[in-house]
Amino acid sequence: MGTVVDSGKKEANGSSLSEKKATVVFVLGGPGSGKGTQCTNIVEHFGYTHLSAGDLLRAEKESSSENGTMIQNMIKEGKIVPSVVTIKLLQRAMQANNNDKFLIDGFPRNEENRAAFESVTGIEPEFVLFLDCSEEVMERRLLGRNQGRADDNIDTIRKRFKVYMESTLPVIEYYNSKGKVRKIDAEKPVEEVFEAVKSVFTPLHEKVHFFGRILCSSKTRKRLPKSVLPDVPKKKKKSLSPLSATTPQATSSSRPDQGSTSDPAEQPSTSAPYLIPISQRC
Ligand SMILES: Nc1ncnc2c1ncn2[C@@H]1O[C@H](COP(=O)(O)OP(=O)(O)O)[C@@H](O)[C@H]1O
Ligand SMILES: Nc1ccn([C@H]2C[C@H](O)[C@@H](COP(=O)(O)OP(=O)(O)O)O2)c(=O)n1
Repeated sequence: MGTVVDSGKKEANGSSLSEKKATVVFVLGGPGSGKGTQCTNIVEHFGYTHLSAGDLLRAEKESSSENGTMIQNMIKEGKIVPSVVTIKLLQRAMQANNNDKFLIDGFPRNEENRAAFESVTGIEPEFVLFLDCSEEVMERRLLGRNQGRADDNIDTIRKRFKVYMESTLPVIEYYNSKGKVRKIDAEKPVEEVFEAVKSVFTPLHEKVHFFGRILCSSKTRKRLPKSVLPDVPKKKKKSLSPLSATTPQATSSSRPDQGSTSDPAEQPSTSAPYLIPISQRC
């Protein structure tokens, strides 16, 4: 787990990504919106492996005689490196890692990235975490980032903003039209942004003890044998789906353990469809 840069250089272990059945979340937003910062928090909290396309490209620039100069020039001009290079790095990093949950940060950056990744790996993202932030705030953050990056100067920053508006926003729009975008207000302080991020990820991963039972997410529920699941009216199932809501608020308020004053232990099983007895733990 953790940020994978070096593992991108390791030999692939031979298993294809579709065989690995990887869960992928794309993390998008403008330069300086806080993608890397939030990914670090998500890794700690939810056990994902963080793959930053920018970090992988910067590492490749240092080590590759074949593509080094090209990558360096593209990054300095704020342009997007051809997919064939970036996807190879991402694929290698995923194959060399034992985890099956990946946060892919700063990718896909344009339509070419998106279509090529899908056709090469056969993977569609679980959802897209979109960190929404104004240029004014992003510019201020980038100029104060202080990581010695060649592209964090005002000329390149302006070029990166233009590329983001022209090439990356349409990709976010594409996923939005498929109901896959989880938009977060990224202008707030880091901790507040992460609270909103958590409420997007939690329903996908939660397994919470609740009145002597385990509260499972709808994803976990799908993997359970039918015999351990109580009958659930269709209407209830839908309202609890972690991916049905487009805002974190809507997701969390639909949870059965919040906002209810009645004792759930008193309720019939059909009113708490995701409560699985501990003896049948998932
Ligand atoms: N919510 C936030 N509020 C204030 N500063 C932030 C916030 N999120 C990130 N930063 C800072 O802004 C800069 C850019 O963040 P980073 O995570 O590197 O962005 P990105 O990966 O999107 O380019 C860093 O110096 C980081 O510490
Ligand atoms: N999918 C990608 C991601 C990044 N790049 C290049 C071009 C970007 O301007 C730089 C830096 O990207 P990175 O995601 O690290 O940083 P910012 O979001 O711009 O702050 O890397 C790319 O060519 N293709």
